[in-house]
Amino acid sequence: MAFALAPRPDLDRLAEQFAYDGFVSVPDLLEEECARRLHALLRSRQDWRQSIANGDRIVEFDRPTRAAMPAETAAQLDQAVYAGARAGFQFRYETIRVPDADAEREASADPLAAFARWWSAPEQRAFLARLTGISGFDFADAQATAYAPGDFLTAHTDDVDGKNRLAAYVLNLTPGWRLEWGGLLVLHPEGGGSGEAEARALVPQFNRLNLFAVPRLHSVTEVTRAAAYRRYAITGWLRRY
Ligand SMILES: O=C(O)CCC(=O)C(=O)O
Ligand SMILES: [Fe+2]
Repeated sequence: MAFALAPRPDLDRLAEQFAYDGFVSVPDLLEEECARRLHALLRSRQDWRQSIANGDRIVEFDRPTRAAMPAETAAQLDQAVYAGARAGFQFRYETIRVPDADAEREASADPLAAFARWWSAPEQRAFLARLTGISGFDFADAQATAYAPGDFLTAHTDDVDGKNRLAAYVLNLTPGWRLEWGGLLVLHPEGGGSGEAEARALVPQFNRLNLFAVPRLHSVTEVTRAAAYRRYAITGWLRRY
């Protein structure tokens, strides 16, 4: 699969916004055909793993495991997921991971690994550096994510010891997303608590890149039962080795 950025006459304005706000939302990131092929790829994949926080750890279920799960067990798991979200940190979504090391990406037959290589290549790094004013990163890590109805991610800052994350990116890949379907990337107010009255919500529009400096408190709101499709994205961080 070949990848290409769409022309970017608005680059200066977008860079100004990032400099001012610490985040920017970039419409039509890739050439249309390229974004469509990535979307088709994500829809066709069967190797998604549902990922759920369990205290300090993560539990994961592949699709066959979930399909074989007795209804009562699945209902208990749902209860535990929402109980965890009531006051603490919790998430549930599906993921396909991509290796960090370039040699492993190159050896992989997965087009997502090819995307991560392309996204981390010098031309794209130069584009991201211009957009963000952040130039000290060495590569972009990557995973595909899929949020189905009921999936969400509660507030967190993306700042994890040892990961050297400078900025977070989310390339949204579901065509025709309605704001009412949820799955909004919410940037929480600085200083943070739930007592704040205003927040910034970014709609996961097709082929739109959301990018923000780490650390920043943010969350993904629950995808509602009205959503006609999963909320697909490729997401990760611009990192130093
Ligand atoms: O999917 C998004 O919009 C954000 C995801 C996110 O915050 C994360 O995976 O850490
Ligand atoms: Fe995050």
